[in-house]
Amino acid sequence: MDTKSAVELMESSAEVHFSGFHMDGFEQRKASIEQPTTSETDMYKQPFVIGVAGGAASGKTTVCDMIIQQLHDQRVVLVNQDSFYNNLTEEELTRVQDYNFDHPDAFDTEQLLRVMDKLKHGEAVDIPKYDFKSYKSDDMLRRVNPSDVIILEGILVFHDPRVRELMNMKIFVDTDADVRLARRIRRDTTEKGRDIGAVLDQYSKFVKPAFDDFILPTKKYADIIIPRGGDNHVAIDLIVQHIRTKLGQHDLCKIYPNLYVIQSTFQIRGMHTLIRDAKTTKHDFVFYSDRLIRLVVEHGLGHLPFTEKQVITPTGSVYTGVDFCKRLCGVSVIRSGESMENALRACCKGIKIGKILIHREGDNGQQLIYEKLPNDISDRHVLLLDPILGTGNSAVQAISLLIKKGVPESNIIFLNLISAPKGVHVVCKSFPRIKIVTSEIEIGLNEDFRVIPGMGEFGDRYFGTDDDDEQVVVSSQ
Ligand SMILES: Nc1ncnc2c1ncn2[C@@H]1O[C@H](COP(=O)(O)OP(=O)(O)O)[C@@H](O)[C@H]1O
Ligand SMILES: Nc1ccn([C@@H]2O[C@H](COP(=O)(O)O)[C@@H](O)[C@H]2O)c(=O)n1
Ligand SMILES: [Mg+2]
Repeated sequence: MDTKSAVELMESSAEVHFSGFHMDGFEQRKASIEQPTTSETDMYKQPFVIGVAGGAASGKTTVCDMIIQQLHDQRVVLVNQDSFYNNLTEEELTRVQDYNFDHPDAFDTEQLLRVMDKLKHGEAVDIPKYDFKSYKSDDMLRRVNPSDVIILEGILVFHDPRVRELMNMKIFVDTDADVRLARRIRRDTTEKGRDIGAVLDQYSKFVKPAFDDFILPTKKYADIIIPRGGDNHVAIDLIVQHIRTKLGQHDLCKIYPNLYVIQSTFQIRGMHTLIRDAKTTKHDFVFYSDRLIRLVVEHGLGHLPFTEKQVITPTGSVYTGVDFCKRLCGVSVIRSGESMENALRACCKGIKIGKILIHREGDNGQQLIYEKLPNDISDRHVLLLDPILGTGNSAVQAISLLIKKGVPESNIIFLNLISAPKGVHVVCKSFPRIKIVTSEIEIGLNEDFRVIPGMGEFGDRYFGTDDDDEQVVVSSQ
């Protein structure tokens, strides 16, 4: 009988086969290039652009004002599509009741694009002020400074694909037609000094048909649809929370181009909400942690180098693709890092996974007490697994060991679920060439050096060692 030990068996698998592949890495890296490209680093310098569309008087401006109010500590600017209404000619002015202000052609979209392009590239712009009474831009211009968040609001901001392309988040304010009409009548008669008959004529002749033909069809582009506009405080709170997360990420990613935060979606936020909830059962905690870990692992694999590979398809055609990096291994930081091993194994068939145990003595002094790593680890790219990056002390200890074993710094990808800014600073400053892939950046650490908001002791929650109630029943035949 073969007398190979478990460790030898672990070592014996020579090659790694992937069952998953992340396109981000493919798009960003055309070859085995280790340094970030300019476009990657530039990406994080761009402001976060939010588009807010919806019918006239649906509550767009109200929603924007509420978002801006809640983000009072951030640099946010509002750009109104109204500012880009074309001025009316003398002839059009004489028959203003026949002019369609709700048609896409009523706006100077080219100018809007020029303005947005400048703002996105950090330049201040002067925006015309539109006067609804005179139907003209007045001579006063509004200076808009470059900011971290730009909100672009208007009935037709989702109509032109080039304008949509600029947006990182699209919100559609969905309010019933009768409510919109009632508000419009009140607004146009009191604020614009218009006659109620003229308001109703304009509504039936232009506003309603344009809503059906041009505005409503753009609802499908929205990432978020807000029913009841400004009355929907829950939706606005969620949006603000999402923007804050993005801004936190932006800042750290600007400083450290090797920090990759996977793109936040409401699915990802939903999973985070569940695993952070202290009331979540162990079963659900494991289920949603596993889903998130899988995403982080897939994203991490996208940062490995690859080579071009051509294959012949069953139709006899040539498909030019890529070949996976084969010199690869995982290293989990015991105990919570072990929760990430299954996801790595599911993506990379037969991958070798080493282990490091770092004993925590107090919160500052870290002591390494066990390691078992592949013998040829210095020739491999290493995926270091630990779900939480807190103070950075354990991570520094683990990375230092890998480097001592001969692993080049740039061959290490540290995968975790959540990262505290302190840990990111410590790791990225100590090892500027390693990559960190995470799913969310935390607010910080509390006085006990625990990550907040965090999710508690990950290992205890994942492996059920904090669960006093559970009884294991061993049945006898
Ligand atoms: N939730 C609300 N309840 C009552 N009135 C509202 C509400 N939201 C907006 N309004 C009023 O309706 C009018 C249109 O709202 P506004 O936010 O300017 O819409 P939009 O920018 O979509 O045209 C304004 O006079 C505003 O004060
Ligand atoms: N001179 C103008 C220009 C536009 N309108 C109407 O304004 C509506 C868009 O503004 P919101 O704040 O409601 O988005 C649109 O329905 C136009 O009909 C106008 O009446 N007069
Ligand atoms: Mg408005």
